[in-house]
Amino acid sequence: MLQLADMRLWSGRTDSEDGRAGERWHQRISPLQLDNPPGIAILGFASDEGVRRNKGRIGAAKGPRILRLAMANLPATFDLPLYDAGNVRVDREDLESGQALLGARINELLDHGHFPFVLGGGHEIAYGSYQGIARWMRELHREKTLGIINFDAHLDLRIPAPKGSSGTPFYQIAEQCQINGRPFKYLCVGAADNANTPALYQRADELGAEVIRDREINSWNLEKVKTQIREFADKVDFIYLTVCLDVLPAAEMPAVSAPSGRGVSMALLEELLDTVLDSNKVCLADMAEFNPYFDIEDHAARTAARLGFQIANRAARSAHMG
Ligand SMILES: N=CN[C@@H](CCC(=O)O)C(=O)O
Ligand SMILES: [Mn+2]
Ligand SMILES: [Mn+2]
Repeated sequence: MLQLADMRLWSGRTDSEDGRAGERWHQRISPLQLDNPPGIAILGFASDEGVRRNKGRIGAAKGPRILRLAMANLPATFDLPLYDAGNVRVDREDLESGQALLGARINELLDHGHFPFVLGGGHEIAYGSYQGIARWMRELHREKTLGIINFDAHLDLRIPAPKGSSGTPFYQIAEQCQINGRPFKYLCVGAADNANTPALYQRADELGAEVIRDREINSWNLEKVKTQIREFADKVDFIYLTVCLDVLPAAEMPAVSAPSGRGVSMALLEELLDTVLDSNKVCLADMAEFNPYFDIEDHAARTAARLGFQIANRAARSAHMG
């Protein structure tokens, strides 16, 4: 079901002596009305069902709430309006209806010129995000192509068995692309060899996916990785950016279902995210798998909030938002 924005989550420190330049997100954000001027629209996807079906550690349904609390105190550094578009909640294990509703809500946001920033929930969020983007492109950008860039330790190309989960979204998207005669353009950045079986790498190959492994991502090799990302971005018109927080090392991001033994550290991830966002082609970003039950004194929530800060700031500056 669709839940209205709970504006009580947006509270924090106020430095009124510093005027507008001292404001924070909780002072700027307002509940979204669709016909408001275009802005960044934060939308939650409260779902445990994908991770449950994928035999993981549940708790990501609380992600949207805790991430909002963590982002409330971020400095307001851009002028674009900031909105809370509420949550889509998955009820009674009916993930498919929840993903369809998420897609419909995202489609509305895109139609009205907003930049949706969607907070999971498990990575099953991606199949909902995609549905919203695909409908928007079908209706308004029929000739354009979409590229998906997924920062993730996992390929998430599992075959639904029998139903979709947090491990299947990009396979489900590939299936939809095939049904609709659209190209499947997918780049996974940060894949870990100890977290993906040969069957999954083979599927990535068969589907024409591009994969950059975590081991390739080092400070001395960053330019090469950035070039590969830019080359991928150059080939598409729009980019769907999705961040599975388990791409970070477990020490930086323990609050996920499947923490990473190696991961891509925050310092490098930030650089690569900027590379994607600087393309000015990102039409939606989401952040998946945050599970507050496994956080340690809110450290991971702060790390996720910092990523949210980066994504919102870059998106606000992009040409796409006029
Ligand atoms: N979203 C992805 N999840 C991983 C989970 C791995 C695990 O639980 O160990 C996957 O399916 O590969
Ligand atoms: Mn993952
Ligand atoms: Mn994932």
